[in-house]
Amino acid sequence: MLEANGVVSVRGERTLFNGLNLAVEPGQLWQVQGPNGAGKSSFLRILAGLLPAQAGQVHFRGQSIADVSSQYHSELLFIGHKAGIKPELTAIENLEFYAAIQGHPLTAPPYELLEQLGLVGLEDIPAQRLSAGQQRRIALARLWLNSASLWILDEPFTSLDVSGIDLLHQRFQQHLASGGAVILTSHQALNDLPVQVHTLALEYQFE
Ligand SMILES: Nc1ncnc2c1ncn2[C@@H]1O[C@H](COP(=O)(O)OP(=O)(O)OP(=O)(O)O)[C@@H](O)[C@H]1O
Repeated sequence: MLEANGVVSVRGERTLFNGLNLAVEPGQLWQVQGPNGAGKSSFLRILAGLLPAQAGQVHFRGQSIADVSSQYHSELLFIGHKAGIKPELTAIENLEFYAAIQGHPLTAPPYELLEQLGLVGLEDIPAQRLSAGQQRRIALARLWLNSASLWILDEPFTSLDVSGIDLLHQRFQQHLASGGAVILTSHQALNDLPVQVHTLALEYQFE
């Protein structure tokens, strides 16, 4: 589904990685690991076409992501490590916003999803007044409002409690079972995930 070959990234004076390869098949979950500053977020952004690489290629279904940019972005869901929510909007308004920008406006308030996300009773409060974990739950609602086949998620578990982590695990399992793929970073071990976790380890390069 997604293939990266010989990817090189230089940021500032430092070469973060020099020739990274990755091949992601449908139904697979990949965890990009490594210490702070190793370049995990940079690599995810390169895979998502949001950051240029200094060398190397990224192909989606056999075609360069630069050549099929609009098809790629319709099949890709990227959620960065910042929550990516609109702070002045309520949970419902954020969900309506996500659905609308994906071209599938909601026809009724998404109460069922809010309940699943544990946000019932909080739906009318501006997101900026919710806790970090509640804000993360709003951001992750996109995983239910989207039909993208490839999910690239930077630290999706940050701030989530045990039930939030469990909810995310279940969602990953459904997505993979339907032929989707997930690439994520996480500083936590993913031992409890009920699917096989493939890993790509980055090391901190000093030069
Ligand atoms: N916008 C930027 N301009 C220049 N350098 C940057 C920029 N963003 C990040 N870097 C540098 O790139 C390096 C890798 O950062 P990156 O965020 O990819 O690492 P990471 O492995 O995701 O780290 P963490 O685990 O702390 O989130 C860091 O040394 C950082 O200073």
